[in-house]
Amino acid sequence: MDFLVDKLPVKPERDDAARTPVAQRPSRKEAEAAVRTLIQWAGDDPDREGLLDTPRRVVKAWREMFGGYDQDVAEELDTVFDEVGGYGDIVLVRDIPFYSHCEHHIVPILGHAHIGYYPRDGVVGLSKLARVVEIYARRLQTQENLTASVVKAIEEHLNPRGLAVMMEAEHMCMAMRGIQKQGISTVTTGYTGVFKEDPQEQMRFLTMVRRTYNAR
Ligand SMILES: Nc1nc2c(ncn2[C@@H]2O[C@H](COP(=O)(O)OP(=O)(O)OP(=O)(O)O)[C@@H](O)[C@H]2O)c(=O)[nH]1
Ligand SMILES: [Zn+2]
Repeated sequence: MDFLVDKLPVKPERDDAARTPVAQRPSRKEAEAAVRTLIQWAGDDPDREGLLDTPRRVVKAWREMFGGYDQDVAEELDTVFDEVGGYGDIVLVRDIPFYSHCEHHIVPILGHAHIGYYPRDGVVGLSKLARVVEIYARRLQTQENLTASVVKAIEEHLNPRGLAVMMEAEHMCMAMRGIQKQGISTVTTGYTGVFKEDPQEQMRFLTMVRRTYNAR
Protein backbone atom coordinates (compact mmCIF):
# COMPACT_ATOMS: atom_id res chain seq x y z
CA MET A 1 0.00 0.00 0.00
CA ASP A 2 1.32 3.42 -0.89
CA PHE A 3 0.89 5.72 2.09
CA LEU A 4 1.97 8.74 0.09
CA VAL A 5 -0.84 8.74 -2.44
CA ASP A 6 -3.17 11.67 -1.92
CA LYS A 7 -6.83 11.77 -2.92
CA LEU A 8 -7.28 8.02 -3.10
CA PRO A 9 -10.46 7.06 -4.94
CA VAL A 10 -12.76 4.55 -3.27
CA LYS A 11 -12.56 1.14 -4.92
CA PRO A 12 -15.96 0.52 -6.55
CA GLU A 13 -15.77 -3.21 -5.80
CA ARG A 14 -15.37 -2.78 -2.03
CA ASP A 15 -17.64 -5.02 -0.03
CA ASP A 16 -20.74 -3.64 1.57
CA ALA A 17 -19.50 -4.08 5.14
CA ALA A 18 -17.23 -1.06 4.66
CA ARG A 19 -19.32 1.49 6.42
CA THR A 20 -19.71 5.13 5.46
CA PRO A 21 -18.00 4.95 2.09
CA VAL A 22 -16.51 8.31 1.25
CA ALA A 23 -16.40 9.68 -2.27
CA GLN A 24 -12.90 10.99 -1.79
CA ARG A 25 -10.41 10.93 1.04
CA PRO A 26 -8.90 14.19 2.23
CA SER A 27 -5.33 14.78 1.19
CA ARG A 28 -2.54 13.72 3.52
CA LYS A 29 -1.86 17.40 4.15
CA GLU A 30 -5.46 17.97 5.22
CA ALA A 31 -5.34 14.94 7.52
CA GLU A 32 -2.11 16.18 9.11
CA ALA A 33 -3.71 19.60 9.69
CA ALA A 34 -6.58 17.85 11.49
CA VAL A 35 -4.07 16.10 13.79
CA ARG A 36 -2.46 19.48 14.56
CA THR A 37 -5.89 20.78 15.57
CA LEU A 38 -6.45 17.80 17.88
CA ILE A 39 -3.04 18.31 19.51
CA GLN A 40 -4.11 21.88 20.25
CA TRP A 41 -7.46 20.57 21.50
CA ALA A 42 -5.53 18.32 23.90
CA GLY A 43 -3.79 21.45 25.19
CA ASP A 44 -0.32 21.11 23.66
CA ASP A 45 1.70 23.08 21.11
CA PRO A 46 2.03 21.27 17.76
CA ASP A 47 4.99 23.52 16.92
CA ARG A 48 7.16 22.37 19.82
CA GLU A 49 10.05 20.18 18.72
CA GLY A 50 8.82 16.85 20.07
CA LEU A 51 5.49 17.18 18.27
CA LEU A 52 6.66 18.55 14.92
CA ASP A 53 6.68 15.15 13.20
CA THR A 54 3.67 13.78 15.07
CA PRO A 55 0.95 14.67 12.52
CA ARG A 56 2.92 12.84 9.80
CA ARG A 57 3.32 9.78 12.05
CA VAL A 58 -0.32 9.77 13.17
CA VAL A 59 -1.63 9.97 9.62
CA LYS A 60 0.67 7.12 8.57
CA ALA A 61 -0.40 5.06 11.59
CA TRP A 62 -4.07 5.63 10.77
CA ARG A 63 -3.63 4.28 7.25
CA GLU A 64 -2.18 1.16 8.84
CA MET A 65 -4.65 0.79 11.72
CA PHE A 66 -7.60 1.42 9.37
CA GLY A 67 -6.12 -0.48 6.44
CA GLY A 68 -9.21 -2.71 6.42
CA TYR A 69 -11.05 -0.13 4.31
CA ASP A 70 -8.67 -0.90 1.44
CA GLN A 71 -9.00 -4.67 1.72
CA ASP A 72 -11.65 -7.01 0.42
CA VAL A 73 -12.50 -10.22 2.29
CA ALA A 74 -13.59 -11.87 -0.96
CA GLU A 75 -9.97 -11.93 -2.10
CA GLU A 76 -8.96 -13.81 1.06
CA LEU A 77 -11.80 -16.33 0.98
CA ASP A 78 -11.98 -17.11 -2.73
CA THR A 79 -9.88 -20.29 -2.48
CA VAL A 80 -11.84 -23.17 -0.99
CA PHE A 81 -10.04 -26.51 -0.80
CA ASP A 82 -12.65 -29.10 -1.69
CA GLU A 83 -10.27 -32.02 -1.13
CA VAL A 84 -10.57 -32.47 2.64
CA GLY A 85 -9.89 -36.21 2.86
CA GLY A 86 -13.32 -37.01 4.23
CA TYR A 87 -12.91 -34.62 7.17
CA GLY A 88 -16.32 -33.42 8.25
CA ASP A 89 -15.90 -32.56 11.91
CA ILE A 90 -15.58 -29.15 13.47
CA VAL A 91 -12.66 -26.91 12.50
CA LEU A 92 -11.96 -24.48 15.33
CA VAL A 93 -9.47 -21.63 15.11
CA ARG A 94 -9.40 -20.00 18.50
CA ASP A 95 -7.61 -17.17 20.29
CA ILE A 96 -7.16 -15.02 17.19
CA PRO A 97 -6.00 -11.72 18.68
CA PHE A 98 -7.40 -8.52 17.20
CA TYR A 99 -7.05 -4.79 17.70
CA SER A 100 -9.89 -2.57 16.61
CA HIS A 101 -11.32 0.87 17.36
CA CYS A 102 -14.85 1.65 18.49
CA GLU A 103 -16.79 3.89 16.17
CA HIS A 104 -18.06 6.00 19.07
CA HIS A 105 -14.78 7.20 20.54
CA ILE A 106 -12.09 5.90 18.12
CA VAL A 107 -10.41 4.32 21.13
CA PRO A 108 -8.90 0.80 20.97
CA ILE A 109 -10.78 -2.45 21.44
CA LEU A 110 -8.48 -5.35 22.33
CA GLY A 111 -9.75 -8.86 21.98
CA HIS A 112 -9.72 -12.43 20.77
CA ALA A 113 -11.91 -14.12 18.20
CA HIS A 114 -12.80 -17.82 18.03
CA ILE A 115 -14.17 -19.26 14.79
CA GLY A 116 -15.54 -22.78 14.38
CA TYR A 117 -17.28 -24.39 11.43
CA TYR A 118 -18.41 -27.71 10.07
CA PRO A 119 -17.21 -28.00 6.44
CA ARG A 120 -19.76 -28.75 3.75
CA ASP A 121 -18.23 -28.03 0.33
CA GLY A 122 -14.64 -27.67 1.54
CA VAL A 123 -12.30 -25.82 3.85
CA VAL A 124 -10.39 -22.55 3.65
CA GLY A 125 -6.78 -21.92 4.61
CA LEU A 126 -6.69 -21.46 8.38
CA SER A 127 -4.88 -18.13 8.13
CA LYS A 128 -7.72 -16.78 5.97
CA LEU A 129 -10.10 -16.87 8.94
CA ALA A 130 -7.67 -14.73 10.92
CA ARG A 131 -7.32 -12.42 7.90
CA VAL A 132 -11.08 -11.88 7.77
CA VAL A 133 -11.04 -10.84 11.44
CA GLU A 134 -8.09 -8.55 10.74
CA ILE A 135 -9.75 -6.84 7.76
CA TYR A 136 -12.94 -6.01 9.63
CA ALA A 137 -11.12 -5.14 12.87
CA ARG A 138 -9.18 -2.46 10.99
CA ARG A 139 -12.32 -0.44 10.45
CA LEU A 140 -14.47 1.67 12.76
CA GLN A 141 -17.39 -0.23 14.23
CA THR A 142 -19.12 -1.71 17.22
CA GLN A 143 -18.16 -5.17 18.44
CA GLU A 144 -21.60 -6.40 17.42
CA ASN A 145 -21.08 -5.26 13.83
CA LEU A 146 -17.58 -6.67 13.76
CA THR A 147 -18.93 -10.07 14.79
CA ALA A 148 -21.81 -9.90 12.30
CA SER A 149 -19.48 -8.92 9.45
CA VAL A 150 -17.16 -11.86 10.13
CA VAL A 151 -20.12 -14.27 10.25
CA LYS A 152 -21.62 -12.93 7.02
CA ALA A 153 -18.37 -13.07 5.07
CA ILE A 154 -17.44 -16.63 6.08
CA GLU A 155 -20.99 -17.90 5.66
CA GLU A 156 -21.26 -16.46 2.13
CA HIS A 157 -17.92 -17.71 0.86
CA LEU A 158 -17.61 -21.07 2.60
CA ASN A 159 -21.24 -22.20 2.88
CA PRO A 160 -20.45 -24.39 5.94
CA ARG A 161 -22.93 -26.77 7.60
CA GLY A 162 -22.65 -24.48 10.57
CA LEU A 163 -20.57 -21.53 11.69
CA ALA A 164 -19.87 -20.22 15.19
CA VAL A 165 -18.03 -17.00 15.92
CA MET A 166 -17.26 -15.64 19.38
CA MET A 167 -15.47 -12.42 20.16
CA GLU A 168 -14.26 -11.39 23.60
CA ALA A 169 -12.86 -7.91 23.95
CA GLU A 170 -12.01 -5.12 26.33
CA HIS A 171 -13.08 -1.63 25.25
CA MET A 172 -10.57 1.01 26.24
CA CYS A 173 -13.34 3.62 26.07
CA MET A 174 -14.72 1.98 29.21
CA ALA A 175 -11.29 1.56 30.86
CA MET A 176 -9.39 4.79 30.12
CA ARG A 177 -12.28 7.23 30.23
CA GLY A 178 -16.00 7.47 30.90
CA ILE A 179 -17.04 4.80 33.38
CA GLN A 180 -13.33 3.86 33.92
CA LYS A 181 -13.82 0.18 34.70
CA GLN A 182 -10.83 -1.97 33.77
CA GLY A 183 -10.92 -5.65 32.92
CA ILE A 184 -14.48 -5.79 31.62
CA SER A 185 -14.91 -8.39 28.90
CA THR A 186 -17.62 -7.97 26.29
CA VAL A 187 -18.65 -11.20 24.60
CA THR A 188 -20.49 -11.35 21.28
CA THR A 189 -21.46 -14.45 19.31
CA GLY A 190 -22.92 -15.38 15.96
CA TYR A 191 -24.24 -18.81 14.98
CA THR A 192 -25.52 -20.26 11.72
CA GLY A 193 -26.62 -23.71 10.53
CA VAL A 194 -26.21 -26.55 13.02
CA PHE A 195 -24.81 -24.20 15.66
CA LYS A 196 -27.98 -22.12 15.46
CA GLU A 197 -30.35 -25.06 15.37
CA ASP A 198 -28.74 -27.39 17.91
CA PRO A 199 -27.94 -26.13 21.44
CA GLN A 200 -25.65 -29.14 21.93
CA GLU A 201 -23.48 -27.99 19.03
CA GLN A 202 -23.29 -24.53 20.58
CA MET A 203 -22.25 -26.17 23.84
CA ARG A 204 -19.57 -28.19 22.08
CA PHE A 205 -18.17 -25.01 20.50
CA LEU A 206 -18.19 -23.17 23.82
CA THR A 207 -16.54 -26.08 25.61
CA MET A 208 -13.79 -26.29 23.00
CA VAL A 209 -13.21 -22.52 23.20
CA ARG A 210 -13.19 -22.47 26.99
CA ARG A 211 -10.75 -25.36 27.28
CA THR A 212 -7.98 -22.99 26.23
CA TYR A 213 -8.96 -20.31 28.66
CA ASN A 214 -9.28 -22.69 31.59
CA ALA A 215 -5.81 -24.04 30.85
CA ARG A 216 -4.23 -20.61 31.31
N1 LIG B 1 -23.07 -1.65 21.85
C1 LIG B 1 -21.82 -1.18 21.84
N2 LIG B 1 -21.55 -0.08 22.52
C2 LIG B 1 -20.28 0.38 22.49
C3 LIG B 1 -19.25 -0.25 21.79
N3 LIG B 1 -18.11 0.47 21.99
C4 LIG B 1 -18.44 1.49 22.79
N4 LIG B 1 -19.76 1.44 23.11
C5 LIG B 1 -20.60 2.31 23.95
O1 LIG B 1 -21.09 3.38 23.21
C6 LIG B 1 -21.76 4.22 24.13
C7 LIG B 1 -21.73 5.65 23.66
O2 LIG B 1 -22.55 6.35 24.55
P1 LIG B 1 -22.79 7.93 24.51
O3 LIG B 1 -23.64 8.27 25.70
O4 LIG B 1 -23.30 8.30 23.16
O5 LIG B 1 -21.33 8.52 24.63
P2 LIG B 1 -20.50 8.89 25.93
O6 LIG B 1 -21.09 10.09 26.60
O7 LIG B 1 -19.06 9.02 25.52
O8 LIG B 1 -20.73 7.62 26.86
P3 LIG B 1 -19.84 7.03 28.07
O9 LIG B 1 -18.87 6.05 27.48
O10 LIG B 1 -20.83 6.33 28.96
O11 LIG B 1 -19.14 8.18 28.74
C8 LIG B 1 -21.08 3.97 25.45
O12 LIG B 1 -22.02 3.36 26.30
C9 LIG B 1 -19.97 2.96 25.11
O13 LIG B 1 -19.69 2.05 26.16
C10 LIG B 1 -19.58 -1.43 21.08
O14 LIG B 1 -18.76 -2.04 20.42
N5 LIG B 1 -20.87 -1.85 21.13
ZN1 LIG C 1 -15.91 3.62 22.56
